[in-house]
Amino acid sequence: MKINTEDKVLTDLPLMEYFLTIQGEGYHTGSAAYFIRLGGCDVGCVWCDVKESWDADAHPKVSLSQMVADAKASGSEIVVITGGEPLMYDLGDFTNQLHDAGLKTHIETSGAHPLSGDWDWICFSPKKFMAPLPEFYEESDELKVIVYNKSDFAWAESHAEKCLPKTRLFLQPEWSKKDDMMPLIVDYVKKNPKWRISLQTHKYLDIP
Ligand SMILES: C[S@@+](CC[C@H](N)C(=O)[O-])C[C@H]1O[C@@H](n2cnc3c(N)ncnc32)[C@H](O)[C@@H]1O
Ligand SMILES: Nc1nc2[nH]cc(C(=O)O)c2c(=O)[nH]1
Ligand code: SF4
Ligand SMILES: [Mg+2]
Repeated sequence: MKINTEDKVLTDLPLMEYFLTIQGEGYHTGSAAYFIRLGGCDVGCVWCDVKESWDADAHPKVSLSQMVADAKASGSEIVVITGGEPLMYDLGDFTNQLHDAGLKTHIETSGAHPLSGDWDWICFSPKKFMAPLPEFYEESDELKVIVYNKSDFAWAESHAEKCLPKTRLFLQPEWSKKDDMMPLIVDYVKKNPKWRISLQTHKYLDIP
């Protein structure tokens, strides 16, 4: 069993919500996936679409074994750990238990906290509000940059150039700015085809 940074065995985590849905964003868009949203985030993105997740104490602590059992019972092969910022916690034991149950482990992270856990897919979405750690440029399968204003294209490139060639590159409009930003994103991807567009398709579908 892995030990967390405070040398305490991590047997439970604050859980905000869990749901079986369709991955709405990025490379795995369109695939069935079971989401586990952990509570707690200190990154503070002004446009965060799940600010209710930030206060870890506002969410009940649930045992890893219970979350794994519920994930398995969902019938989904893919489990996406999100938040909040899931890497506020050492997720080594959690991913081991998910793998032992035959599940695939995906994570959504800002990269602002140390990488822990054994992941089948890492979606890295760096933020201006808290600098990411260098390890994410080598470990991520997918870089997903949120475009809130025009300056974010150059900011996205500054992260892409540090990633490995295998990393898939996505530009995703910030939801409240999408009408202004989408034409710019379309134009940018036409001229810079190493990038792909990621839309928050679950919001258009009105599913979780
Ligand atoms: C709520 S975050 C949780 C995971 C992690 N804290 C992170 O930021 O990657 C999940 C994904 O939603 C994206 N996101 C959050 N608010 C958004 C918004 N208003 N518009 C578009 N994407 C957003 C994040 O960049 C991230 O890729
Ligand atoms: N359907 C769906 N897809 C998602 N992809 C990333 C999400 C997240 O909030 O981490 C998310 C989410 O909340 N719902
Ligand atoms: S890092 Fe993720 S959860 Fe935290 S504020 Fe930013 S978008 Fe929201
Ligand atoms: Mg979301």
